[in-house]
Amino acid sequence: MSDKRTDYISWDEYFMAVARLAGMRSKDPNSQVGSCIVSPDNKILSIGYNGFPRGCSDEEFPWSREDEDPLRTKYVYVTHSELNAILNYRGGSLEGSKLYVSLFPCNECAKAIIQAGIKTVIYAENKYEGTPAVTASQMMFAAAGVEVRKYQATDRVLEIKV
Ligand SMILES: Nc1ccn([C@H]2C[C@H](O)[C@@H](COP(=O)(O)O)O2)c(=O)n1
Ligand SMILES: [Zn+2]
Repeated sequence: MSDKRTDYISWDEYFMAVARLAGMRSKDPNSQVGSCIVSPDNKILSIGYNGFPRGCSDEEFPWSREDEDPLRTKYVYVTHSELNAILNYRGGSLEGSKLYVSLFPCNECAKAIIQAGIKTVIYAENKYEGTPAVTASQMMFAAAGVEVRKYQATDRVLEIKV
């Protein structure tokens, strides 16, 4: 009889946990988002989280959500986790890959996801559902044949001593 462990984490739990772990690197005080891009045969290809571009200091650029001057908000500067994961990839093609992301992609990331050839998006939350950015993403994913599914959270709590 095999002594194999049976309580090991599933692929979905593994990749969403990696995406969430990446999100913990984000300096955004409001939303920490993480992404993990995976090959069809379940190899991690790239990881990303939301943050300012290289050379744009986390200390100097603003993290505010609102200001009368848009240049004093984070929105015009921050690179989203999905785009960072796509841009961080140093291999050949992402064609046919899967994206695990902790927050539903916006319309700008949806364009990049589609153009990169990512075929499946697995998201954990959709707190901005109903906004034009999310609705546009849903329309583009449907038109481009990108499969989108919500991650089915389990009761498992992962604890990692670091
Ligand atoms: N799918 C997404 C959506 C948003 N982000 C980033 C962009 C911002 O840093 C933050 C959203 O900020 P909020 O409006 O919630 O204060 O999350 C992303 O990386 N991926
Ligand atoms: Zn985005």
